[in-house]
Amino acid sequence: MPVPAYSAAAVRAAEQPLLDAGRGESLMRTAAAGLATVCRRELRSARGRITGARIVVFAGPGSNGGDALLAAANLAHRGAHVTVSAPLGRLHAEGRRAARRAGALFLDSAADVETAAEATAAEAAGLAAEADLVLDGLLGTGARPRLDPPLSTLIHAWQAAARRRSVQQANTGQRSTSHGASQIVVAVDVPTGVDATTGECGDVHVRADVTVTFGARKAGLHLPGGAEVSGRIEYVDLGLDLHPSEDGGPPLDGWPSLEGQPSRESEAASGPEVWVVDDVDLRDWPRPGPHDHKYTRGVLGVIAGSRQFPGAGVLTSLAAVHAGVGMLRVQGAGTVQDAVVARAPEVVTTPGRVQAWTMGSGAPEPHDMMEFLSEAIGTGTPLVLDAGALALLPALLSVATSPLPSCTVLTPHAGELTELLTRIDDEAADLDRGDVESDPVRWARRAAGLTGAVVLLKGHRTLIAAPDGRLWAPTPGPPGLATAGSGDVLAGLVGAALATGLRPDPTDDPAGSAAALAALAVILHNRAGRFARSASGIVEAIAAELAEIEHVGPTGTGRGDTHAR
Ligand SMILES: NC(=O)C1=CN([C@@H]2O[C@H](COP(=O)(O)OP(=O)(O)OC[C@H]3O[C@@H](n4cnc5c(N)ncnc54)[C@H](O)[C@@H]3O)[C@@H](O)[C@H]2O)[C@@H](O)CC1
Ligand SMILES: [K+]
Repeated sequence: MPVPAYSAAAVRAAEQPLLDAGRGESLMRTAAAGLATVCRRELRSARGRITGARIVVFAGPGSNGGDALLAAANLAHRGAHVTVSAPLGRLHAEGRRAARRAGALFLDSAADVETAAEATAAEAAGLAAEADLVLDGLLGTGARPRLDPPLSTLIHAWQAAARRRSVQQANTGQRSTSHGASQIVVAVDVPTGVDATTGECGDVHVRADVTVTFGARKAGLHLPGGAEVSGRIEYVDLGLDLHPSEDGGPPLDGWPSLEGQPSRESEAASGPEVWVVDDVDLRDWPRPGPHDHKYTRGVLGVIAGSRQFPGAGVLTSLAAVHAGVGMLRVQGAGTVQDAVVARAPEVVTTPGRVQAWTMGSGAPEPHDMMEFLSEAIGTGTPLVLDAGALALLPALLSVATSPLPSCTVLTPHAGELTELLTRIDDEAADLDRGDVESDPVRWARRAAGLTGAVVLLKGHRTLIAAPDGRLWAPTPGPPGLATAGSGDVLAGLVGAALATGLRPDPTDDPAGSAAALAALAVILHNRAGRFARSASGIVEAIAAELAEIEHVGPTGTGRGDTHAR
């Protein structure tokens, strides 16, 4: 089952009762012990042992610094050489004591003269560039958005020194770390400079190899921006009471109503929360039960491809067949129907009932889609609208008497989403593709709010937004997916997932169910694309991936929880 990731505000609210009960210190000890476990594991795998490892700790004034210092004390007790840099001077008292007792060295951080502070930053940066492991405990969930000097200066100087080091190493073949490999950067809870809720990265921010996050996964670590700089996520459970709803959707309490754009204030209060969907979740891919027959298993209708370009229709259709629909009906151009039936004789071309439609991939003629589209909207049949069908959407929305079925999934890439928004959103008349690419969460949520459909925004890190603002973040796929026809395959998979996976009775949360199924389709697409060199290759790999996934266990999923020892 997908795992929930929360806003910083939600995590703080869940921590509060425990802090009020005087359990703050024990929470921090558990967090720090988990952090130390991860650091030891990293050091052992890089250099075989902890003794003699050079560790630089960047410690901020709050509990994030406290976690880092307690973990550093643990490492120092095991023979690591720990140096602490505290650019803001103030430090968590217990953390400082523990690190001192364990023999950590503290750089002079109380300098109140600007030049002295700069000299300290330069010294810390130089040491950090040569350390085996750097612990970023500057700021965590208590961070204000912008980094100013001395934090920005320090991070900037360290990263510049580390870059110089690696150029030097490339030229001389000499390694500066004691183990000869590159240094390991471990972020405490969240990389400093990354917004724990939205994933937004400031101009200066830490780039981690591993982020050890406590109590709850932070949404920003899984969203575009933060996800790119957090490295591997390790999770340390603190027993916080956060309640995702029973049916697999994140909690809706306090979520902004997304009639159009959420206000910045309400977004800040609740923040986007995310369901993280991983390879292991493919075990939830809909499969037939013992009493299913072809109609109850799920019939998908496809209108894709055109007389000039039948290939897209073939890819969309075959993807659905390989993903295991009860039956596939292909409508639209006869050329496409013939081409599909030639490859998959089980496909039917007669009109009839379907449980879901996929339309629009490969630019089918609008008139081939229009009639079925209007009928589906009238009957509330789940829809997957891709490429050519997205282009019809503004006209359709302006004349439709019923809203889009709540299980509708739109599958635009950034360009198509821009085009759609400029046509349906008065405030987005000047939107360009770059705007969407730089803030995909905002614009995917905006389009979902305006259309009432789930929006699956395709990209390196595909993102899914429900009309109420909830997000699903499937782990990203291989770069090889960027190939002609790959989107046609995905549209077929999303359609197959809706046709076979949506319960026929109305659920409490149809959009959430559709979004979760769409996320599984993204994961299946990613996995099938691992070794494929073309869209046809992706299609061919689908059935084998589904067969293999039954054997995928919880290991290797990136979800292993770290237990404090
Ligand atoms: N609260 C809890 O129950 C637990 C919290 N834990 C840790 O505590 C962290 C949160 O601790 P805090 O609330 O103390 O917050 P932080 O440690 O994130 O930082 C707060 C401090 O940094 C300063 N600050 C914030 N933004 C700044 C900026 N942009 N520039 C300069 N200074 C800035 C603030 O004035 C404040 O002094 C979590 O990220 C996690 O690491 C863990 O110890 C586990 C338990
Ligand atoms: K941090």
